[in-house]
Amino acid sequence: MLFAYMFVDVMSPLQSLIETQRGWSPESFGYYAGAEYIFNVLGFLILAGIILDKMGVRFTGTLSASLMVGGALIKLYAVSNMFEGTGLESWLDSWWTSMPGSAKLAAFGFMIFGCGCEMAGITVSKAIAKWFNGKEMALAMGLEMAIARIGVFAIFSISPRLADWMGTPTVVIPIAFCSALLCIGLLCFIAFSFMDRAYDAETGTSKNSGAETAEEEFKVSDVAKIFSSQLFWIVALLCVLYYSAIFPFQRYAANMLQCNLDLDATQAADIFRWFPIGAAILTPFLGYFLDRKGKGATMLIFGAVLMIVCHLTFALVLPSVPSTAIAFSAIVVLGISFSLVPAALWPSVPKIMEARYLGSAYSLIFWVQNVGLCLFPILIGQVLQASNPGITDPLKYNYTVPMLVFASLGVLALGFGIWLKILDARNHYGLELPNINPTKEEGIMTSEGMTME
Ligand SMILES: C[C@H](NC(=O)[C@@H](N)CCCCN)C(=O)O
Repeated sequence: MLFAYMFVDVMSPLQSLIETQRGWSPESFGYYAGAEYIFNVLGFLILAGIILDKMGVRFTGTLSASLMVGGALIKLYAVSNMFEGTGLESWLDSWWTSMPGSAKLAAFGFMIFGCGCEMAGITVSKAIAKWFNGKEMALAMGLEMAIARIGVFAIFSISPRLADWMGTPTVVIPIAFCSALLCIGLLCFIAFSFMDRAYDAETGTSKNSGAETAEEEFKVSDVAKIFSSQLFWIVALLCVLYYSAIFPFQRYAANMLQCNLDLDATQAADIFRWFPIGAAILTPFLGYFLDRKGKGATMLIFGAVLMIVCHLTFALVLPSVPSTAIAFSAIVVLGISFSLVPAALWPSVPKIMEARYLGSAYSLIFWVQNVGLCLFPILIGQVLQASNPGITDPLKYNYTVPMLVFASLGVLALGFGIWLKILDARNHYGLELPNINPTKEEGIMTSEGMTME
């Protein structure tokens, strides 16, 4: 997941460079960024859940890592000089002419990569659930997310520097570097598969390399049941609204800082990289806190409030007071928000969804979330373009309107967080309770939705 998250954001600090070098407009960049989720939204993620339940962690993990490598190589080819002047480029340039051929092919590669990345996300969750069954699940999930966030921190630091490495700036070197890392990631997963097989032999798990039991298997009838649950929709909508104001923002953040503070790509990325590193440091501690003290619903509300404050600062304060200190503080606070919500959200799902269809519930929440992650970068690209008529210099955009859109998503997410807390107080789902029973240290609410005695 470390290398996957690095690849996701390898282009984020290079928006202005790809615009200058390959003629990608903000709108094209938005379409490219949203492409990661298109196949997932069209149903691949639901299929991925079925494959995971039927074929197990080892097969699905290897397949997902291979998809990521394949998609990365297509994207690498699309931005490389080898693609320039080919028949494929001429053909791709000949239709939907506002989107360059290189952006179309890169977006296609990113679609394939996105299938692998999200499939890997649910596979890793299931693998953690299996390996940490009856142990500190929220802490383990927090650590996994922290490692992924370190990847984002690393790539925001490395990408602009790699781009400048050869003297003439190019996006090819950072993408080639991350593609090589994904190949190493595939080898790591293959190595994990051997460990997982040995673990099964040791623990006597028979089938599909997982703790899959008949009652955990994906059933089509469960989809209807999950979709008709009010709680599912509250959690899924909170998730999609919150994450749509985080991951799509991540794509534009470096350029937003460049435009407001008159920085180069490296300086902007150097400020922004503290957002994921703050989240990486705090998330495991919050997972530990949640395991022992609870307060999950309160953490969701508090996280949404912090996000609104930060996005409003970027929208309204930074353009009139272009201060690096203000930008840096808002970035750090956003990192705190991005620890609170994921640390509380994912371990809360087992408390409100039946254990029988928990795996499907996770995959369907990811699916709803992916709709937002797919549409919002496109919408933000369009809003940025529409709110900056006649601006051709990628360092002169005014980001007020796009940042207000992100802040509004936070307000809606806050509404769902409050609603969830009210329902929890009324119906006692246990969202505010610790996962570990204080009288029995070993009694942990697992992501399989059961309390292990
Ligand atoms: C665990 C969670 N991951 C997700 O929500 C993914 N569905 C989206 C990942 C986006 C990068 N491709 C998280 O990272 O908090």
